[in-house]
Amino acid sequence: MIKIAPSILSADFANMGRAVEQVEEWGADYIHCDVMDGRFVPNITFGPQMIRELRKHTRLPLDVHLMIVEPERYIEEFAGAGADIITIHQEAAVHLHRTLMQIRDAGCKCGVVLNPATPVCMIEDVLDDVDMVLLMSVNPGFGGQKFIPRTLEKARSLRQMLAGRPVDIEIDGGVGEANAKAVIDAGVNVLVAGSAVFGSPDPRACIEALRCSR
Ligand SMILES: O=C(CO)[C@@H](O)[C@H](O)COP(=O)(O)O
Ligand SMILES: [Fe+2]
Repeated sequence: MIKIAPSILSADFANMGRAVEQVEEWGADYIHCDVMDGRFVPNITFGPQMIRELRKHTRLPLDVHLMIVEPERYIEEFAGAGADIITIHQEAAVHLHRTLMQIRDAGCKCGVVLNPATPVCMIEDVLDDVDMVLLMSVNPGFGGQKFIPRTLEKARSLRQMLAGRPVDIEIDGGVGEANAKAVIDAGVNVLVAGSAVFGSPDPRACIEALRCSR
């Protein structure tokens, strides 16, 4: 099953409640929420309060991508605010396994994220302990960047490393109708798309096209 997770980084920040209602109406599977702290990445977005408010506007799973330093300090707050999936960067988590378990203990699905320059071998020892691996196909911090093709090889290697484990591979950055087939063929099953969906004249058709790109 291919899942589509529109990133609200490309939505109207002054109308976020309406934005997530629309994403649900358009037939998406998850709402991808990009949390940035101005330290791990050179941009600042929003925190747990936004997740709490969005929770009131949608029943779709909230897929919370934490681009923050010391993510262990905020896990319970995001879980309590209504996050369903919390992903943390390998590069930001000093005690990666502990923080993944902290996410599960807080009642959420857990995932680990890799920057474009981080090889998949860095997470070999936590593959039994995650629900999802998120491969960044751009350097994190901003929407609307160009897809880094090397990510496709990373996805193929990761799918092999997973050896049948029921772990989702999500990809994030520069994904659109032009590369969705290649991404899915490489073993990815959750596609994040921000500018492609929100910039489309027909977001519903865009989501369906992404899902059926196989
Ligand atoms: O995490 C990030 C950026 O750091 C993403 O989730 C972007 O929001 C994706 O945007 P597009 O590349 O699809 O426009
Ligand atoms: Fe993201």
